[in-house]
Amino acid sequence: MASSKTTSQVTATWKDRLVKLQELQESVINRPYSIVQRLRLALAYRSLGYPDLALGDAYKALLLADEVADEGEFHEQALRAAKEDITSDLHSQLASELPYIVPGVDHTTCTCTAESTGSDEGDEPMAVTIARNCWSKTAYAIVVQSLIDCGCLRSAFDYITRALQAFPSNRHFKALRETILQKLRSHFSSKGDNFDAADVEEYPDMGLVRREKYPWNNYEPDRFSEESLRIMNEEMALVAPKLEIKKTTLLILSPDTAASNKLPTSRYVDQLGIFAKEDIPPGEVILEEKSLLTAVARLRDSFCDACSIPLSKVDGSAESIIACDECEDAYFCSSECYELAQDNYHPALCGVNIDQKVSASESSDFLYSLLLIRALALAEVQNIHPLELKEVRFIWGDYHGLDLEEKWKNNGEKNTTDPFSGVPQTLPFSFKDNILTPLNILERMDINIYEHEDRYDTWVFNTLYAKFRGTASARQGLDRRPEVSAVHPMWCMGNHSCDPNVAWEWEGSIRFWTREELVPWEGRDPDEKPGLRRGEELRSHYCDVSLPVKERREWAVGALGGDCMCPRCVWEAAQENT
Ligand SMILES: C[S@@+](CC[C@H](N)C(=O)[O-])C[C@H]1O[C@@H](n2cnc3c(N)ncnc32)[C@H](O)[C@@H]1O
Repeated sequence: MASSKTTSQVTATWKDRLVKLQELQESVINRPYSIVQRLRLALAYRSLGYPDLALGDAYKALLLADEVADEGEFHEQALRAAKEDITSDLHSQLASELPYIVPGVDHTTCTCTAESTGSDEGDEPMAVTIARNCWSKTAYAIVVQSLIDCGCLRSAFDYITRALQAFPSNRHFKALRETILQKLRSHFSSKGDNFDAADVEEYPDMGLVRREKYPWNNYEPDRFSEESLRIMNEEMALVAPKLEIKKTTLLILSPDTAASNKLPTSRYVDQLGIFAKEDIPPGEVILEEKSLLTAVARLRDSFCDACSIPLSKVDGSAESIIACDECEDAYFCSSECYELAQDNYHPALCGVNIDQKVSASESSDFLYSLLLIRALALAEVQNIHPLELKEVRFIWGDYHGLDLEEKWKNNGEKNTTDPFSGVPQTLPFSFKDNILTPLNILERMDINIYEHEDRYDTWVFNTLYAKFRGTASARQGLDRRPEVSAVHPMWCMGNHSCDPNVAWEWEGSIRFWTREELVPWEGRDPDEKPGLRRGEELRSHYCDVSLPVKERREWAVGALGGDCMCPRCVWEAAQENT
């Protein structure tokens, strides 16, 4: 069996690899229980610089290998697919692809020269043996390597411990364990802490992965097309009749833009913004939007499950509040919210237990997870793809926007060992949030995680997170821990300025009104008046505009992708430097 890379594997172009990847994606959709095809798909993801996506399929392959070996819910389907795999040449194809992508793991040490015995009864024990001894070893190798690559060291440590329990003398697994321990040691020593005294719970488990419109993502619309703008503006007219969404040009911000405090001349990007269709006087409410894409992290019975308004603020409180009579676990502020929930998402989550115990440091990531779960439920009840939801479809994902064919570096070639193939990583990723939790919840929602790959795959979860991280608003509880979050698809089209011309409030619905008075700052044009003129862009605000410039920039940097360069920030920062 070949244990060194073949020339064609190393030199395959980005396009060749993408074609192969898409064939394998298709094949997995058609044969969802085939462990071999999932492992091959995981390898194809790795070969294009997506260890995070490889992890999702290798993890499912690991689950399926257990299904073949033990009597689980999907034992029969997994066993049938395993028998088909050993009677085809797929198993040997996997064997030839493996050493190139995951060095150190090959099939030469396995008893897995898979050849059909010619009888169904004879093939069955062989399929079980191969699933247990070979495929699960391969799956562990890809899972652990990908966890290391994605910076999920706590999970990598957990899975290498399991791998060594199953394959105690495997030299590659022993070497991987050493790599993980070394990384952990340097992580703790860089913070001046002692690794040996650290608890496993303190091991880092969150990293960054590529944030992009995946080349196979056919759900992302051209947001600037006439058709897209027409659909968005039909929605906008329902919540804000005097406003419209239009293309605008924005500075590309980065965390170092503020260092010179000069506006860069060439770094602009087309985006969307909200504009006035007519003159609007100061003090007028101009947008009122309610969203079902909401999340409540704690004290769920204190908030409306649908719009997330605190139930204590509902008029006539106790009488208006309705509980779901099936699960008695979801409360609604009104019959309108109750019906919207039942029609759009609640049946998928009714009675599904979602663990609410998270540490303070995890609470904002947990809110994003809850938004993801709500999006999955909305998609399931409405029977559409999650990326087609009206709350999600057009919103900004803050993708890197690079030409992949140009940017991608072959990670098989000398001196290019970056698992992400040289493409920048800006999307926070954890095994728990991006893979385990969504798959667990889907299973509790009675959704078959193997057969619904087209809707519920890791790349879909990553895309949803990319969109939520750029647009969701969150509110803190009294202890300053994030408590409630929501994505309002129209409101989130508003761009930021520290000199906003609108104010907003979020209590169930989100409301924008034109400011009665503009924020006072000395450098402003004295002729500028509050209110909006026809054609003028609405300037929202993502941070507390009463703070000094340095703190405003710190607050808004996450939402803006860089330091704010609005005229007020530039002027005030210049004053501070003189
Ligand atoms: C919530 S979205 C706003 C709508 C977005 N422009 C769109 O096309 O959908 C936030 C993103 O808009 C961009 N943005 C908002 N305000 C900006 C500003 N003042 N300067 C530059 N970029 C801004 C940033 O890229 C940010 O990540």
